[in-house]
Amino acid sequence: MSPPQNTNGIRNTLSHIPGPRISKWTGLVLKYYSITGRRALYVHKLHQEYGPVVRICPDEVDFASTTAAKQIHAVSGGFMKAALYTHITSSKVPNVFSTLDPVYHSVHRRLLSGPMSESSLKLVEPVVRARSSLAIERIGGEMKKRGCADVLKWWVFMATDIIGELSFGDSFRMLEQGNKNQYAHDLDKVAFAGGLRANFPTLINLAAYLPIPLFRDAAASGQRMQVYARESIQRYRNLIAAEPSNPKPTLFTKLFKAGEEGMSPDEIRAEAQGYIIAGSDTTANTLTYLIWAVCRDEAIKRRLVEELVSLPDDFRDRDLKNLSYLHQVIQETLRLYASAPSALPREVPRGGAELDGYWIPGGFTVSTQAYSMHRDPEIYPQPESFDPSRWETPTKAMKDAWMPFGGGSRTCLGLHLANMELRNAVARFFRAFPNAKVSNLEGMSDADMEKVIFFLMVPKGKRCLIQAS
Ligand code: HEM
Repeated sequence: MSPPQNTNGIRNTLSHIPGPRISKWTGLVLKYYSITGRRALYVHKLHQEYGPVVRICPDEVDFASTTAAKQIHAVSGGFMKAALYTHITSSKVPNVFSTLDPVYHSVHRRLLSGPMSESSLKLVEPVVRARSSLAIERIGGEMKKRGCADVLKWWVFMATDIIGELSFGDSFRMLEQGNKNQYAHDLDKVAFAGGLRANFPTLINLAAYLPIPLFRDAAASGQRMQVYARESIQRYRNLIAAEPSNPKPTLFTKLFKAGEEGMSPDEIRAEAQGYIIAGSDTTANTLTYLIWAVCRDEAIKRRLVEELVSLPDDFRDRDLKNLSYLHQVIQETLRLYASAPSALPREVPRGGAELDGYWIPGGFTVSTQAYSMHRDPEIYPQPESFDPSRWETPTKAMKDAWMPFGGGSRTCLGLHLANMELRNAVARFFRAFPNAKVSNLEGMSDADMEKVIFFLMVPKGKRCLIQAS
């Protein structure tokens, strides 16, 4: 894409912004890192070399500063999501995550956000409790049989079952089945397929006619995700039909109401697809990195386990909220292993904007990435070290720079649900397996946990083997 032109038809440029010379002329280098899952790492390196403001391609600047991030994500700042979002999901109908239109967004967000609020979610706590308990049971079973358990697999099953049950009244029963079916394989591909679609939207649309298996696979898994969403909606409609006067309440119940309050069937399907994707891998990958990081540090594990011992056997989420070290461990995981740590691109409003002292003309893209925001050594000393105790007395700068759930009007809609799942699963895991450690069975090593980042971050080996002791 060539840089936008100003009203006189004169080409605007970003040549006054620091950055590698090549980024003035082409975005190919950035694209290469994007499709190999290393864009966030590349951009972070550029920040280390050029400072908090970096031109990363001819029409995009990345900011790693709290002031710019606040301005870009301010609720009425006028910085809209960049066009790339329309390609990330395979659905043609926009959903609350992918839409660029502020009116469509606010209508959908208003309809969806009530049931996702912290107080409404108390109603769904039993589902989170039951599913996280079952996940621990299944992990224990696998540890006994195999000597270790793949916690990534079980967390994906757990998070998917939870979002399925909360959205459609019925879980996907992945924890019960316990093996990777086509759906689980498709979920595996979601992050990669989203990255391909965002970078090569035209090619993905032509995938059916192209002899490139990679593109065909991505297109096929995207289409199957739409089918899963449609089937899930249909299951819920069946539940309503079975008991019309008293349908099981779900996160989507309100949407089915006809008239102004509701959404069209296609819109509901698009939202369902968004929830399935946004609500599964994000939480599962965060949990996986948390278990792995804690198991690698005996002192951190001991301190967490000791705190968890104080819980009553029938503990509730409110008891977990009072555990300060558990909270610190989760905060630190979301800092170092944020599961959506890559750029959140936004378009500069038509009139242009000054950010961190640099004038950026309208139409250009500005991004922030949690990966870099969370690794500023001035704010988080020794940023690569996993140190939950840094959150004991966090500074204002730490809180301001921490953005694992994004910011402003587009901040994560599922953050309270995610936190509830994280608290419950972690507490149950370390109470059940206080001596858990990273396994070296089946060749498991740190290389498996190397970060691959498309839009979401996934462990390179797509597994994380943990043993009970
Ligand atoms: C640890 C887990 C999670 C993390 C780290 C995470 C992160 C994020 C981030 C960074 C964004 C902003 C994206 C952007 O601005 O481009 C976002 C948006 C969103 N997330 Fe999450 N998320 C998590 C869990 C969930 C869950 C469980 C759901 C449940 C359905 C969910 C639903 C959404 C939705 C619907 C949006 C779009 C909100 C909007 O644009 O108004 N997320 N999430």
